[in-house]
Amino acid sequence: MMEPAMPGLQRMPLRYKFWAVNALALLCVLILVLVAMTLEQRSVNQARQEQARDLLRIWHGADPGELSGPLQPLVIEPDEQDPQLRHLAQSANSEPRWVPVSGLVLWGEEQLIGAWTLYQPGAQVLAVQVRGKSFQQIFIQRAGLYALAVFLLMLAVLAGSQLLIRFIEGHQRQLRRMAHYDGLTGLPNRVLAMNRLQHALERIKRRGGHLAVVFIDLDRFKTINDSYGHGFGDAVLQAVAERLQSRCREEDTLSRLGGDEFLLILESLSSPWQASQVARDLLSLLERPLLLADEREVYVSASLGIALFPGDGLDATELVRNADAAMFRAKSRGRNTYSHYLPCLTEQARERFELERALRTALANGELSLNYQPLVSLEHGQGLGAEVLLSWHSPSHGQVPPARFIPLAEDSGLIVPIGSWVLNQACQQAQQWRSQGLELETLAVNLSPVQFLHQDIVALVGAALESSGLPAQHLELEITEGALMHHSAQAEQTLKALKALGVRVALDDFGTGYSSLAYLRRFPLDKLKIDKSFLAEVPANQGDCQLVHTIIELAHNLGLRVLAEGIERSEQWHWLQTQHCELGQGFLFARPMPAEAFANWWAAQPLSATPQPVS
Ligand SMILES: Nc1nc2c(ncn2[C@@H]2O[C@@H]3COP(=O)(O)O[C@H]4[C@@H](O)[C@H](n5cnc6c(=O)[nH]c(N)nc65)O[C@@H]4COP(=O)(O)O[C@H]3[C@H]2O)c(=O)[nH]1
Repeated sequence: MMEPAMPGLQRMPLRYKFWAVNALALLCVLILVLVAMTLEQRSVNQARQEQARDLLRIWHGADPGELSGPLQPLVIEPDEQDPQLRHLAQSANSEPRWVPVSGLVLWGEEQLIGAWTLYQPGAQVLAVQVRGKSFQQIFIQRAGLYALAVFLLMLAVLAGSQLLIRFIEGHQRQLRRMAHYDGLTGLPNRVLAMNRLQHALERIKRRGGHLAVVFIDLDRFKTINDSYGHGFGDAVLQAVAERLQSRCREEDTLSRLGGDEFLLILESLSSPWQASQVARDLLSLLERPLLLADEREVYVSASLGIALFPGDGLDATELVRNADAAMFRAKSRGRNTYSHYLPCLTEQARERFELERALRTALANGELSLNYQPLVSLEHGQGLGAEVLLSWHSPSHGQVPPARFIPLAEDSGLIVPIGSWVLNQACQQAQQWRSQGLELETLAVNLSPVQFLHQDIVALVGAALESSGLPAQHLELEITEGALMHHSAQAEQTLKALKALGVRVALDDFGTGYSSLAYLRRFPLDKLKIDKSFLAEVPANQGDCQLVHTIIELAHNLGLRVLAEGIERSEQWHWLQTQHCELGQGFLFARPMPAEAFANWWAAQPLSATPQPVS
């Protein structure tokens, strides 16, 4: 970094700088006046000398030749013999002054500048005295003008320095603001928030009471940013800040820590449970759509983490860190909820951070691969297609299950590039198999709600089909209820556009979410996948049997095909056959496997199979 040129000057308070600048300006003005006076004095004196020479030239009728340099007076003694000279001398008295000679009188501006003459036979003027103007004379003559000039110059300097000071002070205020407030939302930034939290903690330590730190993180915000651009993301953040602020009391501090992270400091809580109430209020505030300046409506949700004082941390840094860990717990519990800090979360937060860091480079490092799990006809156990399942083998974390890394990828926005890669890779693979005679009826690819809602999924699917050459009717997209839940109108449009491409759509994990019948009726779906948790105790558990039976019947009534997930035992398969469930998937038939193994499995399957459990 460059050293400041004059560190002493930079540290000087502004008012001293002001006086220093003005004193310097005054000095400059004085020097300017002095220089002007000297120059004027010189030029006036020079003009006098010139006049005198001209005079001599006239009197002599010729060039006075030898007269060079400043002209000197010739002193006439009072006892001069010549009557005229004596008269001149007498007129002058003892005081030397200008005396007119033969009617020749020279006048300066206000003062007589005539000549001493030496009257000699022939009455010739021999010498002329030309006195220069003194400094004082010049000053007296021009005092008014100089005073006006000094006044005007000083006025200009004063006005200038005032303007400069205002500009600098404005700049300093802006810098102070920038150092403490977030430019986008106008909320206090991390520095000011930490500062206020420290002071609040000191107050609480002195007076007692409770304080809560609420860490707020928008769900899947990065995807909004990546999909719609940063301008849109900024507008969403501003609208969120405004919405959250509307719930805050004067003594609370809502701040933006950066990105999509906000921190709310709740002081003077009557009880620690009040923080949970505030968290619930904030979540319900965000349920209503945000109206952006351009009239667009956006839906967002947030995950909130709460850390309390006393109890969850000793100082500001620890409290914020623990509230952050609690927020991640809320995320892992399905987002759009809040969670309190638990001591075990600190370690989990560290692990999650490490995992996310590793995931960032996983795609580029070739650590991701695809497995294919057969989808079979339950009528005779014949393979009809495959579900594509992502697999991550990390050098540092080993085999990481999708249930662990997919939510991380969704939160960090990494699901967008990863999901695109999966789709393209899977379509290429399916088309390659088709060209080798391995004709899958269905290739099912999972779509994250993040991709479904925020990425231009229609264009992505279209491009993947086109570049691979896979006929659209062989591609099935698996979406979960979560994708349809919040933004139904948008989801309906996307689904219709996908269907127009010719692909099929399956509703995954049915029964684990809202299981809304309205979705089944409203959206153009082709298939329903019953979650494996419902099959686990079938056929032993009557209640589960009843439930699965109802789902199958309902789906059939709505014209949907049904696939049962997680079939591990023959009795499950046989029971499902009695229910006329046409499709299945599970370890009983085959586990997910790499492409090559899948091709072998497909080639080896008998035309009609009675499956054996696989190891
Ligand atoms: N216990 C048991 N499990 C069985 C059986 N048969 C299949 N499974 C497992 O059930 C999951 C089926 O996938 P899913 O419900 O779509 O659930 C998937 C899906 O939601 C998600 N996922 C996997 N790959 C992708 C992907 O490429 N994109 C997205 N967005 N999500 C993916 O991760 C979830 C878990 O994937 P996996 O761990 O591979 O787990 C797979 C599969 O290995 C069985 O008989 N018994």
